[in-house]
Amino acid sequence: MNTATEANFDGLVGPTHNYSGLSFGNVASLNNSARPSNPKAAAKQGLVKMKALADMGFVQGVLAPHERPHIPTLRRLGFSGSDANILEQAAKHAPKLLAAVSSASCMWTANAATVSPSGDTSDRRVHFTPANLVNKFHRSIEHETTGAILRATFRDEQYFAHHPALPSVDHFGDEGAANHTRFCHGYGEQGIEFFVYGMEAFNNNAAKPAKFPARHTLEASQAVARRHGLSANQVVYAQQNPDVIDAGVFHNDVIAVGNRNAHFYHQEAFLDTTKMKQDLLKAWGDRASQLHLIEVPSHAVSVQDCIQSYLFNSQLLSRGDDDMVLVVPGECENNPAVWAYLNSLVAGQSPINEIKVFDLKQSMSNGGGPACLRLRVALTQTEQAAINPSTIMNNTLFERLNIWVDKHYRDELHEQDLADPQLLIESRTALDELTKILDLGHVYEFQT
Ligand SMILES: NCCC[C@H](NC(=O)CCC(=O)O)C(=O)O
Repeated sequence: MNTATEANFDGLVGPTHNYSGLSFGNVASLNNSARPSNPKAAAKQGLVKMKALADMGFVQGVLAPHERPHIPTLRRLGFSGSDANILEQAAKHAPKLLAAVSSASCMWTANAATVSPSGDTSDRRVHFTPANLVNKFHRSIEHETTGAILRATFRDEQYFAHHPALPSVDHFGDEGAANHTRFCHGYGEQGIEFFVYGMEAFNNNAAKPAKFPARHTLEASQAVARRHGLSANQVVYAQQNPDVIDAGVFHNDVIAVGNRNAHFYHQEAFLDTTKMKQDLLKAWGDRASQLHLIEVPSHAVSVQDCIQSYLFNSQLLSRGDDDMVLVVPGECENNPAVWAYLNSLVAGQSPINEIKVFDLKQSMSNGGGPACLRLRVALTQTEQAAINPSTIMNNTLFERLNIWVDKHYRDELHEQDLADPQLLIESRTALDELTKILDLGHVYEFQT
């Protein structure tokens, strides 16, 4: 009997969650720039989703937010003096830089790393490569702390292998699991790792978007596959359609999602859909009829509707063989075309049998839906037993974290508040306490 399962590790929203319009190419981030945010509501919306999934019987973990504003980065960029002085100088001379080092963007843990389960890797360990997120400055400063938090969560080297991020240059632009899907029969068996990229770095003749950046390269995905010891016949690469990147699909998980034997994607998601299907079916092998390729046509749901509703930024979760539930954001219910499509989907023959809707507006307003907020880690039972148990969601942790949020978080934050030295103190106090709740040890620079 195969007892492996898929755990979801959600990013807990940090105390400095705000809207600064930092992500060129991400429509929601640009549209909501300068709006006040509500960090307390944001954290609680995320916790409600985590708790609901834990209650449904899924293994649900929590990844801690990062230290923000990130004073060490400001020091590296030439600001000096006391922390309060640095904040004041940065606010005065480089306000956008202060916003960048204050972003709570690490909440979107689909971008934290690429994870290869032990069923796929040559040394039979679970491999993690934190994403360098080099395309956006505010995200490029995440990978070191992400690595420390992943090591504090998946500690045992007998089961877990941690790599550093790829070189931080555009050629190896890596956005992690937002562009990575795994197809498999059971989670513990060898699966197919499906890497989606936006451009080729070393081939100037290849297609690429014209307006918005392709954040992720083929070369980055190939490097991750090599490091994780994946066998070539179990890896499939596909290029994103450059036109949808230009329309605002900055990660593939805005237009496709997959789980086990189901690939749910939009007709326009890929540059060459026929090849994508052929390659997946070839890698899948002799049980090809069991692979569900659920293609959503443009006449039913337009690319614009995908971007507005985040239909595909959903969590496709297995309750049993050929029985899946789709976790979508509230915006899907409010979009008539999308909602009609979803209702016909669950009524039809696909393995997707139920839709669950969550209010994640605070994160959605920065372009992050249910799928952005989670990192999937398929684990055998032995590996599951080796995770840091304090990071696993249950009634007690849910209560503790809600009390913790109430104690430390503000319910309104404007861009000018980022210069408030009190916010830095509040944030550090909160995180110091959190490392004790989650038993992480010291993972932040201010703790050393
Ligand atoms: N996977 C979802 C990621 C969303 C994230 N948004 C942001 O960073 C917006 C932050 C701001 O604009 O304040 C991004 O674009 O990488």
